[in-house]
Amino acid sequence: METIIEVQNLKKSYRKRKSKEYIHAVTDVSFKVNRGEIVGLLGPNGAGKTTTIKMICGLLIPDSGTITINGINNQEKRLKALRHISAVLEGNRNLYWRLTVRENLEYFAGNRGASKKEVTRQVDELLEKFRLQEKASELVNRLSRGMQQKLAIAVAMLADSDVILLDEPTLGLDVETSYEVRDLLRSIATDYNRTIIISSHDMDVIQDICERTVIINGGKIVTDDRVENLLRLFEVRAYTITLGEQLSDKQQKLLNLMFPEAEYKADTIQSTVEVDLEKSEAIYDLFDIFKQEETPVESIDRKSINFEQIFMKIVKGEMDDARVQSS
Ligand SMILES: Nc1ncnc2c1ncn2[C@@H]1O[C@H](COP(=O)(O)OP(=O)(O)OP(=O)(O)O)[C@@H](O)[C@H]1O
Repeated sequence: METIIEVQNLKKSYRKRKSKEYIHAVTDVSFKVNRGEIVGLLGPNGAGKTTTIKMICGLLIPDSGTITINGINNQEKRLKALRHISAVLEGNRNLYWRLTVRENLEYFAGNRGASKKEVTRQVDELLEKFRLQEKASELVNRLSRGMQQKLAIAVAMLADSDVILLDEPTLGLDVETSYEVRDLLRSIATDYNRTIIISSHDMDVIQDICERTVIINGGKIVTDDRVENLLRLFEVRAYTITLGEQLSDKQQKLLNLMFPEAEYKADTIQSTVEVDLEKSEAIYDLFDIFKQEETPVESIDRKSINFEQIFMKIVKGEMDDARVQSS
């Protein structure tokens, strides 16, 4: 796999206003991103995400550490390195508000020295891909937030850069447009082999489109792993088992002995056992208790965990516990 971005030991502090004290926004951040990957850069408020993104796209100079983009050090050859990056940050700063959708696209396509014919071809292709044809003659400041966001991403595509950095790409978008933007981002990575780095608080979007997440907390990386690995690592082994009868005293004692944390609730007709298993295989021991007196099992419900809950656990420092439990 080809590494397109390598960030090593980044550090950045801000001086507090009217004070000699410093805020250590980024204390030690290192990670790599491969070509064609979609990576989520996550963290709670104030974790250091924006500072990291701004250093990568050259808007801030790190106090120390290195950033290499497509093999080029962005401090030594800044302009050359930055040619490989486009950023869509909050406020859609890469658009001209008083120009129309088509004029914006033509301006950015023309910027790269393409012929008039080629500019028209590219603009038409993007208008179609981003479903903006009907709005082609509309001024940007008249567009909805979702349309502006789509146009900002289309403009970032035009720069032909290898990496697109996006800060909260789906913030404030309605559900339909959010799904449309997600599809576009997936297609940009898969069909055009571009690399995408997304910073977002929307864990649903992250779980949906990112292959990997880098989680920052307090200026440091706390996790760098594939989304599927994190989902597996934090997989919940909590079950609610509904039984067609009550358990006998003997079964209840056994349940208490073998699964002291299990909660047994009896009803006149049914009963339920709620249990959080350390190892999924333990479910067989549990079923042996029911089998002893042929207690009918009516349903087994497994609690699920979503990426948002996993993110909260990681930020609270439960990553190591999860690793120990799963090993
Ligand atoms: N220009 C600045 N001057 C002083 N402190 C700053 C500046 N920019 C950011 N900070 C501080 O640096 C720390 C990291 O901020 P940063 O914006 O990078 O976090 P973030 O992870 O992007 O947060 P959020 O999710 O809230 O956008 C915070 O404590 C923030 O208050």
